[in-house]
Amino acid sequence: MTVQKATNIVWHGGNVTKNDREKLLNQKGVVLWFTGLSGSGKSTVAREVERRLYEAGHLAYVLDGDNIRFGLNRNLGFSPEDRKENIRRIGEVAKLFADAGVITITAFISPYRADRDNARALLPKGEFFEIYVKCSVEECEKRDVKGLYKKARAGEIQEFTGISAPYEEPLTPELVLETAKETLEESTNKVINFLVAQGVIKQKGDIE
Ligand SMILES: Nc1ncnc2c1ncn2[C@@H]1O[C@H](COP(=O)(O)OS(=O)(=O)O)[C@@H](OP(=O)(O)O)[C@H]1O
Ligand SMILES: Nc1ncnc2c1ncn2[C@@H]1O[C@H](COP(=O)(O)OP(=O)(O)O)[C@@H](O)[C@H]1O
Repeated sequence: MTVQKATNIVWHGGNVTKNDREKLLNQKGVVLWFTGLSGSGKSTVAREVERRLYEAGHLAYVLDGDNIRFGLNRNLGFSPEDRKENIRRIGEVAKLFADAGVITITAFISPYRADRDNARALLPKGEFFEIYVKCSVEECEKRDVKGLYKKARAGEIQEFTGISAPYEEPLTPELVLETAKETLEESTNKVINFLVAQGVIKQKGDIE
């Protein structure tokens, strides 16, 4: 892929600041970067966190394969280069959503540490939180939500994460969800409590 550098382009800030939008929404615009194997529970927990926040009057939005790999990134596959570009674009989109004041939840395998670190580097400290959705390959394969592990074992899918492609575990994630040990409710509560502790949202009592 040829990468063209932007020249003679000037970044425009608006008249309304991120801080203004955050006041309007009564929350901080941040990125919750979920990472984990296929079937680990990224989408399930992300959707539940989004729902719980919505019920409490907060604006959250989940970025995942449904709205990214079918649209913006429809030209990308699963080679290391394509995954890198996938994550790079998602990092940039997430940054814009956070700037809009939204609690932005990304739910992608994002198997490479360097790619996740690059996404983190796009945001100021305290606005990007890596959440490791931890679940063994064995358990994910047992769940086999989409039947992809079976296909990967049969050699029908190449470069499948955890089977024939690497997954680099986060070294210092802000939060770890152990979805084989916790219920969905427990994992969701951990995220909500974390958001309160970080000052992203205010009262825990609002989020039951
Ligand atoms: N080769 C291979 N490896 C891993 N996953 C595969 C592959 N081919 C298709 N799929 C399906 O694509 C989903 C992963 O897409 P991501 O964009 O999250 O992947 S990545 O972050 O770029 O690695 C993943 O969805 P999730 O199960 O939601 O994680 C799979 O359903
Ligand atoms: N504690 C848990 N948290 C999230 N998902 C869980 C949990 N326990 C079991 N599951 C199940 O695991 C599967 C996870 O699938 P999914 O959310 O699509 O994973 P991913 O988005 O990481 O590919 C779902 O079928 C979900 O019901």
